Amino acid sequence: MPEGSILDVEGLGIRFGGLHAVRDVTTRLPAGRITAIIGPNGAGKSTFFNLISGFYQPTSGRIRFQGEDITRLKAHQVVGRGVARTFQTTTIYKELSVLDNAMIGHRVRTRAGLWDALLRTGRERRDEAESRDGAMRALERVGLAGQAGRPAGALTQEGQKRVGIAMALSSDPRLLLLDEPAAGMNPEETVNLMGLIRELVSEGLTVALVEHKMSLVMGLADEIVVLHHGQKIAQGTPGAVSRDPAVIEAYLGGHAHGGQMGQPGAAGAGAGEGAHA
Ligand SMILES: Nc1ncnc2c1ncn2[C@@H]1O[C@H](COP(=O)(O)OP(=O)(O)OP(=O)(O)O)[C@@H](O)[C@H]1O
Repeated sequence: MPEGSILDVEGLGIRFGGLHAVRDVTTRLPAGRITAIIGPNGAGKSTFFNLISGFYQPTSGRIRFQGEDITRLKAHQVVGRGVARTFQTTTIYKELSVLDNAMIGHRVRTRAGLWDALLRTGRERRDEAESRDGAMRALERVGLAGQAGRPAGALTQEGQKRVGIAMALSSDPRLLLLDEPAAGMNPEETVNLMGLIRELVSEGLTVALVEHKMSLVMGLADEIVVLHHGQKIAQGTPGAVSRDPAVIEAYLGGHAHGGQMGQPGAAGAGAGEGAHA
């Protein structure tokens, strides 16, 4: 394993029938850093996350997390090793309390299944105290401990995003995968979210995120991996990647969301980048 990396991916690929959604991707995520996975629509970003988190089984390649081969592990086993994720669409239970959401996050991601969690089976009850502790710690980390008793649906859009992040954090991961965390957020909320992500990383977490909002990517990422047609076409600092001719070509040719690479440091300034909640 190269020094300083938490996740090492080698020749990773998956086919859906004739479509090679991810193809021969070799990359590493530096520990304690923020890596953004970007690329035009359909580039394979979500599929890449699904492979890393065990939701999909690759048809080729290898994934190592902290030196251990996790290629063939199932999603809940990957969570157990210390990799958690959020989803593109917020999957919180609006009628339940913020704490209940975080607790469900803990149980669904570790031992009991969704039905155990919702129906409160015996096994689920035994796990309750442990889940409550894990959930409260996660809520503290995202700044929601004071709102634990409120229905999640009563929170702002930003608050609800934080609940989603707390659900992932409740399993106490080393690597957090965020799938479009800023989707649907206004510029102010986006800046707040960036602050939260920075804070989590300063506490020792490693973050990888898929995001279309270039202001967030350029203002936050230490490193960027660019996918195009399932293949990695570039990896480097935001500055280097935004000057890379292959990347510019992929974005201009592909006409992805927003179309072009932003400027480093333009955090939260992106006009037209989801300025509606
Ligand atoms: N389960 C699946 N079965 C068949 N095809 C799939 C499946 N999942 C993804 N694909 C296809 O794989 C390709 C990559 O999709 P993916 O969602 O990973 O792209 P993406 O970069 O995340 O796109 P976007 O930015 O639009 O979210 C697409 O052509 C998609 O239709």
